[in-house]
Amino acid sequence: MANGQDARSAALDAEQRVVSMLYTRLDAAREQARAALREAHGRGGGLGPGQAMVEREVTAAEQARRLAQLEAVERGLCFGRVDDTRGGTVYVGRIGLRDEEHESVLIDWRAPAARPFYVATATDPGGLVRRRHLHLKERTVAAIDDEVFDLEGMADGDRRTLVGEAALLAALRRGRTGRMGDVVATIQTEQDRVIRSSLQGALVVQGGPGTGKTVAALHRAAYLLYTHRDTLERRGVLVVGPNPMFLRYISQVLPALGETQVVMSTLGELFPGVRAAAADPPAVAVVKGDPRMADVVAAAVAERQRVPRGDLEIELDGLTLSVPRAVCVRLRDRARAVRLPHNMARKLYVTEMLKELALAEARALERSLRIEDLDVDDPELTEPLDLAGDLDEVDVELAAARLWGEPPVRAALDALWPELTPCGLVGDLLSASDTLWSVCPSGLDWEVLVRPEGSPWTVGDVPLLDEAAELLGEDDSARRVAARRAESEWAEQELFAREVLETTGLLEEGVFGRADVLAERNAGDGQGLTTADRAVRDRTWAYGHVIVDEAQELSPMAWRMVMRRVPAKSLTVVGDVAQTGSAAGARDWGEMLDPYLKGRWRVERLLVNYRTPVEIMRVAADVLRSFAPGQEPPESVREGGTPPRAVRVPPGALPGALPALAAAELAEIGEGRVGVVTSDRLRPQAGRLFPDADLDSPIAVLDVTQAKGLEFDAVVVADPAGILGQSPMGAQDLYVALTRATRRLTVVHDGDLPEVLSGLAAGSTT
Ligand SMILES: Nc1ncnc2c1ncn2[C@@H]1O[C@H](COP(=O)(O)OP(=O)(O)OP(=O)(O)O)[C@@H](O)[C@H]1O
Repeated sequence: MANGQDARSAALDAEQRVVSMLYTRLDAAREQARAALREAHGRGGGLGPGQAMVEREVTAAEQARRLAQLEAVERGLCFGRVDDTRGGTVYVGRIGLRDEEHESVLIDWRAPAARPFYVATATDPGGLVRRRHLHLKERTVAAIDDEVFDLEGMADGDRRTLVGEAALLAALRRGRTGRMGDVVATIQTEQDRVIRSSLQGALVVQGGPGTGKTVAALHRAAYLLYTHRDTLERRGVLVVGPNPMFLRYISQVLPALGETQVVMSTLGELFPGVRAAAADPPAVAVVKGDPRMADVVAAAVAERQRVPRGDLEIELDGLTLSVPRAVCVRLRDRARAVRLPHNMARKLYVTEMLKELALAEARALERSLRIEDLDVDDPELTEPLDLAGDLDEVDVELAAARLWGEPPVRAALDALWPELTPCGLVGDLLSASDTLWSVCPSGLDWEVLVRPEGSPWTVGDVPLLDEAAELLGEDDSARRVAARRAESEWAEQELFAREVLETTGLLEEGVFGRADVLAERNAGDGQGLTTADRAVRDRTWAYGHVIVDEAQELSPMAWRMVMRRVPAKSLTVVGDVAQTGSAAGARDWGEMLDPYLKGRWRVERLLVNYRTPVEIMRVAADVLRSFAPGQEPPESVREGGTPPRAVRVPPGALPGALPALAAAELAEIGEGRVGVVTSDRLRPQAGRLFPDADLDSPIAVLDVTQAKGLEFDAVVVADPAGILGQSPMGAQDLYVALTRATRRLTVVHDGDLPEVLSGLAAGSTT
């Protein structure tokens, strides 16, 4: 016994020496970055003033980023060690570090050399003899946890793919903080497959609640940025989440992994300039999300390319300029036939129409100058006038330009082919029942769409705006001129950035990718914007990779919008079709993805639930089977010990009973968070009872949509009957609500408990 303890403390001491050395290296690297930053800021002339500034900015930006990365990895710098059969030892950590001799002393968790740490299993140790987890408290090694890959000695349990089970369970038992944390130290083999899957093509990560889909997807973002920094720094990575609360919940994971340049957005914010948060009622969401809405928006655009009922007649300075209707039809059809976006085709249409009007003006003038009215003797002048025929090309152009300045002409052409904005077009369409009626195909329930003019944007409107923007186009000629100018400065910038990288040694270290990336970041659009900054502002930005979380909620129209953001179709689609809450969302991945990917997507399934204990999952499983018979929930990795319970309150006593129930739960869990998840109808009243409830407060109050993807130590589900009845996807909503708990679940109801929850421990009443 004493020997065992001695050996253990000797091992702890030995690891402490290594860890202390690693922190010394980290401090040295930070100091180096700080010195380089100071130097970059202080660097002056020598080169031309412009060049000096570029050099300073490139170096300063890189060093600032390097420093931020080094600061972010303080907690748990090193968390693992592997020993292989050939006597080699590797330490795995949040970042790679080298000693003074430039020898690697810590391997970045994303590097190929770190992979055995995550994938070795008892049945397939991959050349390892041991994996060790190091638990640090600040800079001190508090504990170590070993797995020896000795086939004879290891139990051949059911979950043989789980690695570092003791370390994992310790991580899972920790109280929740209201924010998701990183799990680099305990990534599981099945998650590792997701994280390191190829950048190319589309990967669907399907898994039940709590299987680590979100956390794996975020680590994948960090891994892809590390492995393909060249491509992805330049094009950017976009993470799409279901709502702002969810984005806040996950906001700390990537910075903790040293990545701050990923763009995070909800669907409602994907269209620059619009921040939609409200959801449509289910019936409206279904119609807005229907793929036929793309044709509806196209028809609404076409409907604005009009021809007059008869000939076009414009009164100008006492003359009537007349263009035959047939000519108007021909010009409209010609402008349509070029297949340019509406606002660009308008230029062509207006130019052609102005020429017709110039001729019409000449004809009108001709008619007004009848020869017999003129008092002339010259026989030549008795020839019939042909003013229109006499105009040459230049005359016509000059006349056209003059006419464009005439308000009646402009008004007439604006009425026939107006310049349109996406917001104008969609806003008008949804408030005009006659237009909707005329542009919607039969079978699409257009009547539910009609709403008062000026209504606020909903999340379901955003894909329609994006569709409209695509069809309308914008006049980007000024931008193109600027781009050409920037291009000529580009080569110079890149060459210079390369020189800077070489002299600072950053290129050799391979930490910061290519010089062209730096040059681009430095050049930006003259405002020093990063890739992420520019991507957010530009609707047409083509990202290098897009991760969609809670992807089951996206409608077909939302997928059209997302797919436009990633022309290379390099995607990670994360979700669970059993948790779909939106009536317009996915029942099946193929149905949503095949229109774009034509079956070319791969699936990884996550089957182990790291969040919800067995006892709670048993109750949730009954709900799952009620809407998806035959489907089994993921297997819970641990038992919670506290049976979930139902609490019945007298009719009308909800939500008044919630504060006391939530407070009692908070007292039970000690450190951690309580989530009160209510039906939609109860949410406003419940919100008033907990005025300061937020993600960061001990008790948060949410409806099911807001709770999606989140988790709490204890969850109080209020009004299960209301949740079941609130939408056609009510059962899915209840399943989501029940699976938010990591330790304790209370369901509070004021009528009969829904049949589907009969597995709950017969609860107390209050
Ligand atoms: N390998 C791991 N090590 C430690 N904790 C983990 C691991 N994998 C998952 N977890 C934890 O399990 C919980 C659930 O993970 P996550 O939210 O990613 O699941 P999910 O599949 O996205 O769930 P949902 O479908 O309900 O949104 C989180 O607290 C996460 O940190």
